[in-house]
Amino acid sequence: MSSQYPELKGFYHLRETIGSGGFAKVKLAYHALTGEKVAIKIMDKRALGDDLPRVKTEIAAMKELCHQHICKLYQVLETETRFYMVLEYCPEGELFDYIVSKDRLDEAEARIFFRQIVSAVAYIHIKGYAHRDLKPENLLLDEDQNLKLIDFGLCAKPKGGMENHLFTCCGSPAYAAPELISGKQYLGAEADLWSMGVLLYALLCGYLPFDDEKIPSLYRKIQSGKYEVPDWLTPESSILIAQMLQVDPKRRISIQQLINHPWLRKGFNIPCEFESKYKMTLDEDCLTELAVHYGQKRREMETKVSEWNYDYLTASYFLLLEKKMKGRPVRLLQKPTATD
Ligand SMILES: O=C(Nc1ccc2c(c1)CCNCC2)c1ccc(-c2cn[nH]c2)cc1OCc1ccccc1
Repeated sequence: MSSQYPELKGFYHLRETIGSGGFAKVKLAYHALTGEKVAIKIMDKRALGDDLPRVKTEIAAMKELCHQHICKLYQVLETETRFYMVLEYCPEGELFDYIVSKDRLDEAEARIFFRQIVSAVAYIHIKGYAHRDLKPENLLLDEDQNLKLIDFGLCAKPKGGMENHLFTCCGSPAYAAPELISGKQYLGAEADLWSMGVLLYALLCGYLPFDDEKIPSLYRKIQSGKYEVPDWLTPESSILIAQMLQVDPKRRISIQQLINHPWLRKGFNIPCEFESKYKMTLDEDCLTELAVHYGQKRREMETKVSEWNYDYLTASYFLLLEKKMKGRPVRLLQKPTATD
């Protein structure tokens, strides 16, 4: 099998394919040095065609985004025919399938998920990004049922910050803001807030607020801003959804107001914390373990890791840190593992 992917041999032990979409195949793998599970997204450059810039956008964005509710990029490998992205393992699949399996979520469970979504979106907005394709299919669940935001292929980092307007109409129609589909100039952050309103509605109702198989009538429904409010929605939930599904982006709730919103604080009494749990300083134990393994001085290892080349060393550092955060021993496997 690994003869098909020679660049991975000795570094990752490939296992089954866990998903294959349009231009990407996702395979389960083990990182050889730590034994940690990862997902490897394999893209054929020829098949990508004019989607190639999308992959470059995604890689550039994910290198800058390091957050507990954003799927972590560990390593990027590029050959003349392929891109490989080594990504955080999310074995519980898509939030979309989870909602479908439960029909719809009760307010308490929806609140837990929505706080994680707000945390991730607030973080990327502060970093100057707009996701622009927020939907349940782009939210994966890890082994602890925590949400991980994926697919930054359509994200924007407007020059000179988030105040600058965007033009490209993109993302999934049912989640797209009125100003985005009207071809007008729009602010990415404001369009993301609308999509989050559609997302919250989908969590609590199990179906979409605006839906139609014909795009033009779907667009008319979105631009009308009128949607059905089922009787199981509490007044508080309906109020929050209404504040997000404001057709006029200037009247729409902002991410700052959302973080402190009473609906989100209910039962938590603390605002959504959106800071990344990842420290900016390097972890001593991980650096020492790597230095010993590679027979380098700790200072040299610290300098090397700090280059963040998103090579095998970057992956090994992050996955060692992952082990530490999960309370597993901060140890690298010395000899090739039995799973070879
Ligand atoms: O780890 C990922 N997926 C994943 C891993 C293990 C398992 C499953 C799923 C569910 C199917 N049963 C086997 C267990 C996984 C991680 C990151 C990304 C990813 C990050 N940016 N882009 C893609 C995609 C991933 O998957 C795609 C997928 C496959 C089947 C359904 C749902 C999702």
